[in-house]
Amino acid sequence: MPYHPPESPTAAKQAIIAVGRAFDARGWAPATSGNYSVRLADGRIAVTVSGAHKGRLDEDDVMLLAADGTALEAKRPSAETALHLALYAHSPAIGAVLHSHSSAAVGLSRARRDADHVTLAGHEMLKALPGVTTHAHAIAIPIVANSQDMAEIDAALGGRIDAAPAYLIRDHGLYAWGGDIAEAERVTEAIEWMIAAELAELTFAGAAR
Ligand SMILES: CSC[C@@H](O)[C@@H](O)C(=O)COP(=O)(O)O
Ligand SMILES: [Zn+2]
Repeated sequence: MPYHPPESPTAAKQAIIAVGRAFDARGWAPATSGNYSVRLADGRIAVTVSGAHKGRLDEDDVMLLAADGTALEAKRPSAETALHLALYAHSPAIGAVLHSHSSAAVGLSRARRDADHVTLAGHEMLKALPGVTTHAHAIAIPIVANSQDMAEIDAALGGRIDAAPAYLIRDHGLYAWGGDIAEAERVTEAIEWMIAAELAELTFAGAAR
């Protein structure tokens, strides 16, 4: 994974604001859903505050945390900050974490109600993922049950975050990451696209029955 930390807190906040606009334009941040973070070179983390509309963020809507999650600004961080921190703690190579709320991700997780993962195989789009060089490849995206308790979600993942650069929370949305925010955005775009394609295939197969 490329690790290009932002040069300053301001650069991190601006990059997050731009991602929020892009995700909102794609329908991946309806209402106040989604949250985004970036790790700075000194280990601090810039994360969206809780409850802001992610398509209309300004710098006040992104705050700094210490590496251990302690708030460095008098604001309320995302309610899902613990999921971001767990990913950063898991790997020093992770530099950005993005959480999208597409209807396709939620729809596929509900259609696969009893599965603990969804396999993405054979898609040309897999080559957008770090280290993948051919469509003849498969990744298993973990699916975990939703909870308002972030520790429960993390426990359900059970360390399965090396299986793919993303996981699904059923009925909720997608978490994806990368070495920097550009890579995390590319991973999100690629996986959201493959999820939409899988859902279209399921829908078509169902209609054809
Ligand atoms: C419709 S709000 C969705 C939230 O409950 C949550 O899942 C979310 O993604 C945003 O929470 P936030 O605390 O703003 O980071
Ligand atoms: Zn969410």
